[in-house]
Amino acid sequence: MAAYLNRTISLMSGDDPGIRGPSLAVGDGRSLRDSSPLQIFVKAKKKINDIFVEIEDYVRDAVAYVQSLQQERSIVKSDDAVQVEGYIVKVKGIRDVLMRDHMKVAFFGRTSNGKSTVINAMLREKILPSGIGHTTNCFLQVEGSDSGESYLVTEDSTEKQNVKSVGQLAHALCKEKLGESQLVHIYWPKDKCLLLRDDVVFVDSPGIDVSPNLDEWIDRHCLDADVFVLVSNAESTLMLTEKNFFHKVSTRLSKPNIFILNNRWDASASEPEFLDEVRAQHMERAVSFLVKELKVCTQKEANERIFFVSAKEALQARLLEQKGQPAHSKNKTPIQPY
Ligand SMILES: Nc1nc2c(ncn2[C@@H]2O[C@H](COP(=O)(O)OP(=O)(O)OP(=O)(O)O)[C@@H](O)[C@H]2O)c(=O)[nH]1
Repeated sequence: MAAYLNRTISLMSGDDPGIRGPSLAVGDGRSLRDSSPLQIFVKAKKKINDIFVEIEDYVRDAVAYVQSLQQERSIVKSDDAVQVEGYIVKVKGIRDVLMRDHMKVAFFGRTSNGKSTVINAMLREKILPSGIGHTTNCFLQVEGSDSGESYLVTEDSTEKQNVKSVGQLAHALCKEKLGESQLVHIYWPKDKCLLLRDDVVFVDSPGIDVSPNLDEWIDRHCLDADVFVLVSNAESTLMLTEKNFFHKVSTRLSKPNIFILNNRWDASASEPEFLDEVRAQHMERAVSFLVKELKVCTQKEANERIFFVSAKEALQARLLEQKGQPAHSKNKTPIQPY
């Protein structure tokens, strides 16, 4: 099962160990980085931004024209002129979001569902604090560092701190911990993870069941997220707290991109007689949540956005790989995602 789960996280992350390494090139001489689907996203975003630069110019021209009509000939009412002026701010707001050349992927879910472990598995290293109980106490944003340095920076200081201090700053059990809405930026060498090289930025969050400040979280950390990952616990089922959080998000954002990871799927190995039924139940509920409740995607899209993983097994396998040890037995037969 570890083999399959490791592979699933690789496929989701585009971080297949088989294609790692800076020197690899695709057939026509382009580098893998250029051919990555994530780079297509970055380029598409740049193009859309160029279009909005033009739109901003047109809006400014239109505003100047409307103002002249209002002042010189009183054809336009002042309320209408103010409304047209407001479009400058709106277009600027969209441009500010599009200016970012990275893809922000935010992970949410209940405490201990495995959010930090999922991100660690994608990073191939245990960077974010994880463990039983309520662990992550603030928002942690992991992004690639071009210089190859690894360090972290808190919101109220420019001082570069050792990444290891995240264990004190962000752990709910530590005295020095930061406030739960605060953000820590962790910079990690791009050459250690393909996703970071492709300008993906991961955001880990405290459990959505431990904070009363969900509205503040959404305002501060969600409005500019490109992708949301709901990390749910496959040992139970989707909970109302998780659903309510995403209902809130989708009232603020139009059709957010939501993926669902049914984590802890390794637990199903101990009850193989119900494996297919449980998977079908999770699948049906998750699809219904995305398609019928949130109305954020079609049934076909939903089927492609729901995964069954074991972040713990994937992380362990990758840590073994780093040490040059075999991650799993070659005899194991991979199973289908759902
Ligand atoms: N069996 C199993 N345990 C897991 C899996 N993923 C995470 N865990 C364990 O679950 C515990 C909680 O994992 P975390 O990654 O800290 O969970 P979290 O959602 O980030 O928790 P908070 O930071 O408290 O919100 C840890 O002991 C992990 O080792 C998994 O796929 N299978």
